[in-house]
Formats: sequence, structure tokens, C-alpha cells
Amino acid sequence: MKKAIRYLVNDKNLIWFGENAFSHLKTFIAKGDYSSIFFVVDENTHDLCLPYLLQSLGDLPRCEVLEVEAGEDTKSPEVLVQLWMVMSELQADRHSLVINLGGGVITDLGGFLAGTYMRGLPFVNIPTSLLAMVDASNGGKNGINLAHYKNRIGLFQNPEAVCVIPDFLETLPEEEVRSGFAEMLKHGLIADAEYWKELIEFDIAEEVPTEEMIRKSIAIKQEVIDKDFREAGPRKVLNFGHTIGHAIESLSLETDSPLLHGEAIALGMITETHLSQKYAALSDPEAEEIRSVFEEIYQDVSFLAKAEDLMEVIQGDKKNRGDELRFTLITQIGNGVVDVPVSKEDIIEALKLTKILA
Ligand SMILES: NC(=O)c1ccc[n+]([C@@H]2O[C@H](COP(=O)([O-])OP(=O)(O)OC[C@H]3O[C@@H](n4cnc5c(N)ncnc54)[C@H](O)[C@@H]3O)[C@@H](O)[C@H]2O)c1
Ligand SMILES: O=C(O)C(=O)C[C@@H](O)[C@H](O)[C@H](O)COP(=O)(O)O
Ligand SMILES: [Zn+2]
Repeated sequence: MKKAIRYLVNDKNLIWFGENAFSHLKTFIAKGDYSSIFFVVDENTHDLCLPYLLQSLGDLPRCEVLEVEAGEDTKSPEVLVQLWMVMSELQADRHSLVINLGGGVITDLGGFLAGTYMRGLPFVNIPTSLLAMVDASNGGKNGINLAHYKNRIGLFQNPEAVCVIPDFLETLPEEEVRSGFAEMLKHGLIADAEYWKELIEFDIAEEVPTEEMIRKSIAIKQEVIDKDFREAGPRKVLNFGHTIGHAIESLSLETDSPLLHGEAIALGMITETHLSQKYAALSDPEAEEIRSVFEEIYQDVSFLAKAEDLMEVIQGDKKNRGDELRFTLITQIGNGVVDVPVSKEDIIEALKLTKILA
């Protein structure tokens, strides 16, 4: 494994890579003189990741482990209230540190927990899924879902540090690796045509992305966020595929076969590629290339819904303004554009082309 490189992401947020991340974290904890540490984990990261982390960190202040059920349903107000109660009962105080060890569900939920308890405790993210490494653990978006609206309640608050330890991917199921890969493909599409080329030559069915690729995705995301942390404008580019994808994900969670975030976003990107042709002058050959890449990798992923159900969720998307439905689209591979008003009729047409409408 490569030597860990620590680099400053912004005035608060440090990212440490590889095995040396543990020694950086140890030093960080020692310097912080924390009264206690609250680890937020789900049942899988509790069993598969926490023992390695604890062993690597050695002596620590008083530790408590908050374990939640794995899965998207855990990003809920009900679970959050339970966690607030437990933190309070266990006397977490302003000198406590929260360490989120898990996938995007844990970093989103644990970040929001930390950010709201006693008006904000410091927290560190240790992503253990590919999706959380390349996307969810960075950028300071934390939150939970409300009814069928994704991330409806949340905060922009950066972790003190992020530890990206690719070794954790050894136990990650294949479908979860593929889910994370969808966000990496998104990074190529919105910002870097060369990276897109590299990704589409990579065989995600056979291999796990390298640390270099993970770094590249983080760097692309970070460059966007440096310009617009609170998503006033340019940050919306990171939402390509998400207006449709979030609607699909939310509705799928109400069925017996929920889609993973990256799977839903893959379907969202296929659909929004149709819209990009119509509204953002994306060329036909590039649109064909994009769709064939997603259709090949995610060939077994499908979802059927009624237009009115999807439109209800789409109309609640955070990027809309009033009645105007605003999308992030791509003008060409490697370049995204934000705030494009799109008609309801064209959304339905694009959903039909993607075979999502029942
Ligand atoms: N805040 C952001 O910027 C941002 C960005 C992208 C996605 N998200 C959110 O992230 C969530 C999806 O994240 P996710 O895909 O990581 O889902 P997840 O947290 O549910 O993790 C996926 C599954 O993998 C398991 N897992 C995690 N690490 C493992 C490991 N090392 N070994 C074995 N199993 C492991 C988990 O227990 C879970 O079952 C969604 O809620 C999405 O909205 C947030
Ligand atoms: O960091 C961002 O900004 C993103 O949009 C990254 C997305 O991949 C991620 O799914 C994010 O949680 C979406 O946020 P939301 O604001 O659309 O709920
Ligand atoms: Zn996403």
C-alpha cells in the first residue's frame, strides 16, 4: 500500500489515505483530549470493520458504540431520535468525538447526529463502502430522509477529518462495489472526460477500483465543493442523475426489492442523458456511449413505477424553484450544467425511453 498522504481539503476537512490514516487519527484524538468517543456503526461494519479499527487505534478515551440496522431505512427521524436519546443517556458532552464507521448511510446519519447534538460535536468519517469513500464521506452533506424524500432534513457540516482506508473494501459485497462505481462514473461525466474513459475501460465486475481512482473521484468532488460548499449553484453538478435517481430510489424503498443508491442513480443518469440530448445539446454519439456503458454494467437493474408517483417525488426535488423543475444535465462527456428547466412532458418521455414507466 502507498504511503498515506495528508492534504488539506479546506480549512477544516482533512483526508488521510491508507494504513497511515490510523496513526494520523491517533494523533488527532490524542491532541483533541476528548472526554469520550462515540462510534456510529451498522451491524455489518460493527462486525467487519470495528475490530480492525479499534485494534489499530490502541488506547482510547471512554468509548461507546452506537449500532444501527444496516440499510437506507435507518436514515430516518425515528432512528435519529433514538440515537439522540442514547447519546444523552450515555452523557455525551461537548468534549465528545463522534466517529462514523460505515457506508453512506452511517456517514450521512452520524454526521447529522453529531451536527445536531448539543448544537454540534466534532466528527470524523471513516467510510467503509466504495460509495462512501468516493462520495458520501466528503463534502459535508449530512442528513436523513423524510417520508419518500431523500435527505430532506440535514446540515452542511464538514467532518474534522476523513480516513479513506481501501482495505475495508475487501469485505464489501460486489453489488455494493458496483453501486459506488455509479458515482465514480458520474464524476467522469460531469467533470473529466479522460477519467470517464479510464473508468469505462475498467472491469468493475472483476476488480475493485484502485486507491488512485478513489483519490481522483474525491479530487473531482472536492474541486466542485471548494467553489460552492452550500450548493448555491455550481455544486448542483454533483446531482447529475439524482432528480430521477432519488425518485426511483425512494419509491423502490417502499417495495420488496429496494434498489441501492448507485443502482437508482445509474437509472437516473440514463434517463437524464435523454434529457441532456434534448436540453443541453449532448451529441447523439456521446449519449449512445453513456447509455450503453450503464446498460452493460447495470443490465440486471430495473424499476417500474407509475408516472404520477415518480412525478410527485420529482416535484419535491431540492433543486426545483417554485413550479419550475430544474435539472443538472451534461452538455458533453466531462461537462455538467446546472439549473436547466425541463418540462414535465419531456421527463415522462425520457422515463418511457428508459423503460421505467409501468
Ligand atoms: N452525503 C453525500 O454527499 C452522499 C453522497 C452519496 C450518497 N449518499 C448517501 O449514501 C447512502 C448510500 O451509501 P452506501 O452505498 O455506502 O450504503 P450503506 O451505508 O447502506 O452501505 C451499503 C451496505 O454495505 C455494508 N457495508 C459497508 N461497508 C462494508 C464493508 N467494508 N464490508 C462489508 N459490508 C459493508 C453496509 O452495512 C450496507 O449493508 C445513501 O443514503 C445516499 O443517499 C450521500
Ligand atoms: O455532494 C453532493 O452535493 C451530491 O449531490 C452528491 C450525491 O451523490 C449525493 O447522493 C447527495 O447525498 C445528494 O444530495 P441531495 O442534496 O440531492 O439530497
Ligand atoms: Zn449520490
